[in-house]
Amino acid sequence: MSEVIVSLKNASIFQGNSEILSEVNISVSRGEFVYLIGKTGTGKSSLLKTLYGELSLRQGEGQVVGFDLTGMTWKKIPFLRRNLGVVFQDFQLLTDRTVYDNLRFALKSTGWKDNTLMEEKIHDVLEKVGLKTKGFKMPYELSGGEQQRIDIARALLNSPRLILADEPTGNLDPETSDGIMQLLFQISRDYGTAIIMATHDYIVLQKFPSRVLRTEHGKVVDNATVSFA
Ligand SMILES: Nc1ncnc2c1ncn2[C@@H]1O[C@H](COP(=O)(O)OP(=O)(O)OP(=O)(O)O)[C@@H](O)[C@H]1O
Repeated sequence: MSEVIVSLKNASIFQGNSEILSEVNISVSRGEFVYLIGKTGTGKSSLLKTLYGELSLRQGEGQVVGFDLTGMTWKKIPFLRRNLGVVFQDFQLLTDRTVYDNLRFALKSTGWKDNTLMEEKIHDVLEKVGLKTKGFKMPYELSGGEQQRIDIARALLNSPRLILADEPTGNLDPETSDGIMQLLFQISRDYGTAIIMATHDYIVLQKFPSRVLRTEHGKVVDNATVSFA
């Protein structure tokens, strides 16, 4: 049986005191690529935030990369985050330092200390995203697609078993989006990384078909049929 990377059982997703999603039952295995779709405000980001510990799981059961979400304390969240990568629509790179220093900062803040190992790791992830010569650049010297690749490189630093991506192609033109999707599928295929990607981009779904979860009417529908109407 394949290794389960994410499992939610009868989970409810809350924002403050509002229940956004209820009776959520999902399971995502190693190397799976799963889209999370649904109308705006239906809870895609809230679901992802629950999986990376930004929102606490107050009802139901949840396991993510071997961590129990139920009763997860603030102290344990950094350990959870070291085992998964998060990619955002707006890249969230630190604008006052180079690509290399962005990646080094992320390594240091997750406990890395050895300079040689950090250097090797940075070269490794930059190579994986096809930007091995861009380490000395400032973020503003890169295109949107390149900045997104750096954000993905940062997500790869701790060799995560799971990447959570919230609209990673939201700010990109169609051609650049294709490159990012190819990269994400390649990561999932080559390293067995499970990827859950929230998106509104139906063209991407059409071009790169995969399993779909849909948020609607306060529930998550698994294997939802994609409508291109
Ligand atoms: N920080 C917050 N505090 C309170 N309510 C919030 C917060 N963030 C989101 N919400 C509410 O939670 C609900 C779900 O929002 P969420 O951002 O998860 O939806 P979404 O499907 O990701 O939307 P979009 O596609 O627009 O990104 C919405 O009703 C939203 O108003």
